[in-house]
This record gives sequence, C-alpha cells and structure tokens, in this order.
Amino acid sequence: MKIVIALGGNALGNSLKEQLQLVRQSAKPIVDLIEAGHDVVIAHGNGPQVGMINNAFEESRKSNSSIPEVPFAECNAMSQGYIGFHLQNAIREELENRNINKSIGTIITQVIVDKDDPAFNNPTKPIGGFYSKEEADRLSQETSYIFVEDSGRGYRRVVPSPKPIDIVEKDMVTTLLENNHLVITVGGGGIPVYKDNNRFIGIDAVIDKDFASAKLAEKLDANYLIILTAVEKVAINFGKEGEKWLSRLDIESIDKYIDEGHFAPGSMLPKIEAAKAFALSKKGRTALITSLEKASQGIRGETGTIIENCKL
Ligand SMILES: Nc1ncnc2c1ncn2[C@@H]1O[C@H](COP(=O)(O)OP(=O)(O)O)[C@@H](O)[C@H]1O
Ligand SMILES: NC(=O)OP(=O)(O)O
Repeated sequence: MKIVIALGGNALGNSLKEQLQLVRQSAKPIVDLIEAGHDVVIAHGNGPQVGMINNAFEESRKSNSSIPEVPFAECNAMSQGYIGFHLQNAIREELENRNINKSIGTIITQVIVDKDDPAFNNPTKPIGGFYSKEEADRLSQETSYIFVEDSGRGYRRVVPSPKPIDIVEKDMVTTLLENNHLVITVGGGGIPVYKDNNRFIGIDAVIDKDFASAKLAEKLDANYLIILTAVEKVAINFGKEGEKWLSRLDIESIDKYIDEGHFAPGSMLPKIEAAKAFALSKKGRTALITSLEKASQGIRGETGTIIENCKL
C-alpha cells in the first residue's frame, strides 16, 4: 500500500536535544511499515520548532540591530532542514539495523497557497511554546502577537494558516518513491508560497501539516493517510463525562460531531477535517488517526480511528 504518514509533535519533542532522542523512537514504527512492504512517504509538523526559530531571531534583534528580520517562510525552511536532518538519520539508522537497503532524503518542499486566503485575516495556527494567561497578556501588549488558549494546555501564539492548494515538488516525490527511495516532505505543512509570473514568493504563515499531508496523499494517489499523534483513538466528549473512543468515523457523523464541538480547534479538528477531505477525494482512500506506537497495529485494522466514506 502507498501510505503518507503525518508525524505529530510527540514524534519530535520541544527542544533539539529532545528531538534527537525522540526521532529514534519515531523511526521504529515507520520502519515497521516499510518492513511490512508498504511504500511510505513521511510528513511532519513544526509548530514548536518554527515558533522557536522565529522567536530566537526576534529576541536577538531586540539587542542587536544587525540581525535581519527573518520571515516565516524562511523559518519554515530552516525547520524542514534541521528536522529532516535528525529524522532522516534516525530512519536510516533503523533501516540499517534491520538490513533494509533503502536510501532516504528530505526535500525542502513548497506548498502553494492563495495569497488572498481569508485565513490571513484570522490567525489560528498555534506555534512555539506554551504560556500562562498572564505571560500571554504581557507579551501581546509588548508585541503585535496574538495568543489563544490551546486545548487546555496553555496559551500559544497564533499565526495565519492558509489551506494548501498544491505541492510544488510533488513530481520529484513521485519519482523518488517509484524508484524505491524514502522521502521526507511537506515538513511543517510546507513552505507557504504563491506564484508571481515564474517566481515562487514566500508568505508569512504556517500551513497545517495535517491538511498539507492530506493534499500530498491526494496528489501522490496514496491509499492511506496515517496521522500519528499522542492519542490511540479519537474521542467524543474528550476528557469529559461520557468520553467515548471511536474505532470508526463515517463522514456524516464527522459533520455532526464537528458541529457539536467534540474536536478541539488547532489540535484534533484539523486532523479530522484533513482525514475527511482525503477520504472524500476518491473511492478506496482511507485515513487513520492513531498514536505513533500503534501505527503498525492501526494499519492492520487492530486499533486507531478509521475515517472512510462508506458511500463512495
Ligand atoms: N476529540 C478528541 N479526541 C482525541 N484527542 C483530542 C480530541 N480533542 C483534542 N484532542 C487532543 O488533541 C491532541 C492532538 O493534537 P496535537 O497535539 O495538536 O497534535 P500533533 O500530534 O499533530 O502535535 C491529542 O493528543 C489530544 O490531547
Ligand atoms: N505546521 C504544523 O501543522 O505543525 P504542528 O503539527 O507541529 O502543529
């Protein structure tokens, strides 16, 4: 099967040191799928990382005016580079440990967005670290940053997150895949760009990696989109009375559950919407949301939440 895997924040951690250790764990379930004979393409998030990079430049600029302003597109490219560096080495190591002969590389990937996407007027994508309400209030007064509460975990800065339209390097990914290579792509949802004549121009935003992964899976004509996060299944009444873990979600129930507010914006909601978009895009396409550790059991239908369109 052709599978696009979207790795969530728990696969990468919150610091460089943590990431270097965690990617070794994250490599194992990915290589399990490769060992089982699947064609795998790997995508990943960058919320904490892109926020950290941008913040580092902004803080340095306060005390050193020679430090240049670094736009989000470039911050995203930097995050793709260093996350890819760690991830591709961890996966290569795991492949070598199991005597699997496959090469792996990271593609700096650009994703086309609409520069007039309404998302530019309504920042929703949480990035960087978590703050208390007091810290967030102080920072928003000192800067132009906007903060929102993120799924009960604290306050985070939010930036615009336009929807992905197309993936510039998709043909290269296809060719590498057809030639038995492993590819890490659309890191952090891809570098958001729009086309002006023959030039791609970076734009200040962070694309959601779940939406970009669903778009990638669609463009590669993948059978499966696996969104790996910190929970084994999706729940309704998550963390509340009446919590129920779901093994399967059909399209009609998704809309009802979204309307009832079961999926937190900025965390589970984009995964559900991305899974739905992929399942709806063509007959036979299935999305699975599960934890990193349970990826292999999930693909065998033993756990996770399956999203498919029964009517197609
Ligand atoms: N209905 C829900 N079912 C399961 N988890 C949910 C739900 N709503 C919110 N969550 C939370 O969303 C988290 C996944 O979002 P997030 O951590 O932002 O993703 P990522 O793994 O991509 O970084 C889960 O770990 C869980 O804490
Ligand atoms: N770009 C992005 O969606 O990153 P996270 O998955 O880390 O939020």
